Amino acid sequence: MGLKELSRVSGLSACERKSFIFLRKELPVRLANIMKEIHLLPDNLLKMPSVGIVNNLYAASFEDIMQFEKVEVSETTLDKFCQTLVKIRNRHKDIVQTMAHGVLELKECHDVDVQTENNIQYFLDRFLMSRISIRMLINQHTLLFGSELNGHSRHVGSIDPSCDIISVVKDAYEKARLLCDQYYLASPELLVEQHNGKFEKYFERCSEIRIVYVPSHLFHILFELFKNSMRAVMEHYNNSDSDYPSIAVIVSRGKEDICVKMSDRGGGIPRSQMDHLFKYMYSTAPRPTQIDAHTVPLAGYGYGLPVSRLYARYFHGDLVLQSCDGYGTDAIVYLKALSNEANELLPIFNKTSSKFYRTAVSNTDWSSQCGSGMNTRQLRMS
Ligand SMILES: O=S(=O)(c1ccc(O)cc1O)N1Cc2ccccc2C1
Repeated sequence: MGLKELSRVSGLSACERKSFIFLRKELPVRLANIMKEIHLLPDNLLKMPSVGIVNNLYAASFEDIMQFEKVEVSETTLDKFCQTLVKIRNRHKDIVQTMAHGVLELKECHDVDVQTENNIQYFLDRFLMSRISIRMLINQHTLLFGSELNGHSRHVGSIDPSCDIISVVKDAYEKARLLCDQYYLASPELLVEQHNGKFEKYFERCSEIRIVYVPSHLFHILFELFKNSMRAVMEHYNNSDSDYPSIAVIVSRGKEDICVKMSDRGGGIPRSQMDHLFKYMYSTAPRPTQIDAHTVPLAGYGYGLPVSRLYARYFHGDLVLQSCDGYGTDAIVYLKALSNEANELLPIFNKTSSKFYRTAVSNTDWSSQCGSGMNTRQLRMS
């Protein structure tokens, strides 16, 4: 599906029956695809208790939906279907933490080789993207036809047909600033600019940049980025009396892309560390046993950046980080400017994906950084 179809009032969103017919087939397909992929995981991970729990949750949800496979469509069926979707959504609400716990269990009882780490990275990107897509379809149906309200009359389910990017930027900033003020007793200011591309000269006052998008997805991404930037700035300028450099956000619209660039002067990180920021294995640090006054509120399980990138990629956008070590970091969120290009990006379970789990990594044919002995860099050979 794409944002254009999902947000069109005349499409699926206008007819509960059509949506039911589509979902009772599509949801089992998406659940089954990822269950097949779970069974391709390295045995060490597959045997972890938490991974077993996740697998059973998916199997239960698959069974729940399959009960509607051949039933006649009636008011009662449609009501029961909505209730089942809500039950499934609640059943899966802690799946990310459960999977992260499975990775932790693996790290605690096995050495993890490069191939296993690559397989986990590949799997979690696909597993979590699949989960985003399933929750999107469930939310659309329950918001449009269930007893839930989305609180915004002109929204189509979770989609805002005219999402004002800058208002989401300001909302995410204020929420992150609250956490920052609580912990650091201060926070960086926000500078926001917008550039409407060639349209600028046609409008006296630069009109807001608006797109068809899911505000909660954009909020999730920007909230994560603001937390990172605020933590970086406050820790880089940790002497309490200095005024902190503002976080600058530029929103621009081009022919194809809407860009939201967030720039901080938090000291940045070395290029060698940059890749780790999106790695699930690297970010799975034991969660503090208890959240207390000394727990940094801006740090989570560490899946914040990889999951935010999945949200950006879900409708064919992206999230890219560029850091200048010693100075600061730019985070750029790319969104599709045209809703007919904002189609779901979904993992496909096929020979290619199965082969990925079986293909051994091989030595690279480039010199390594240390410049001697066995090359430490590994590339996956087809
Ligand atoms: O790696 S970063 O450059 C960085 C990463 C992502 C981002 O969105 C913003 C950032 O600024 N940065 C995160 C962080 C946290 C504590 C102390 C120092 C730093 C430096």
